[in-house]
Amino acid sequence: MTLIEKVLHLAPVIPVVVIEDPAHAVPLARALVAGGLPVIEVTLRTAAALEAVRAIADQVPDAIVGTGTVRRPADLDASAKAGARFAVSPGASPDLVAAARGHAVGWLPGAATASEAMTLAEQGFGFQKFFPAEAAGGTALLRSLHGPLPEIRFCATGGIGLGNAVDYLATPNVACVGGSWVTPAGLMRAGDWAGIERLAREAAALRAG
Ligand SMILES: O=C(O)C(=O)C[C@H](O)[C@H](O)COP(=O)(O)O
Repeated sequence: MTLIEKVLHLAPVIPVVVIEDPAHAVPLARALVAGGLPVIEVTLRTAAALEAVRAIADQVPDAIVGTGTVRRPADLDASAKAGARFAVSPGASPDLVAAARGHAVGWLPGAATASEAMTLAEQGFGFQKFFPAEAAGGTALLRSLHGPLPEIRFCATGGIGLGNAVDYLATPNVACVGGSWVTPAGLMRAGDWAGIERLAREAAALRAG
């Protein structure tokens, strides 16, 4: 089993987090792990992101931390250097595909169409992020892809929340879903880690439901 395959099956939900204050990283990761969501994607959208990844990798051993919004090969290198185990992209590009082969971090490329999914699978990336899930066609599109491309597995992300996550998780080619709903900006700013732990627990229980 590849690292990406393992990561995608550890929990039903991968929280996609935006960290503005590096001091938030460790308490946030502890809350997510305590709530049952050990896989955490820190988006490279803020100046604090890589420092946050480093802090989580060093101080929260039960978390499996990765980066998100990975757009260029240098992001993969920076992710590995910060201690990320995996890296997630909204799409894919020839440069990223070349750089990701044999890279220290596992790469989860994004796809939203049959052609994108087939091209990535041909290049050896059979686990993909289906993004932007709701805007691209949601579970109906995923079910349509499952017919001709049954071996490709997705982490669906984009527009998913507590209300529709179960529908995605019940779709045969969905390994897990990702989303920002578990770590809302308001709770992050307030440092409400207990509130985030509650949201994580609710999300972690989804597969059963
Ligand atoms: O940053 C990336 O790498 C992305 O591709 C986008 C994120 O995964 C989505 O922005 C999360 O989607 P929401 O849960 O709808 O907020």
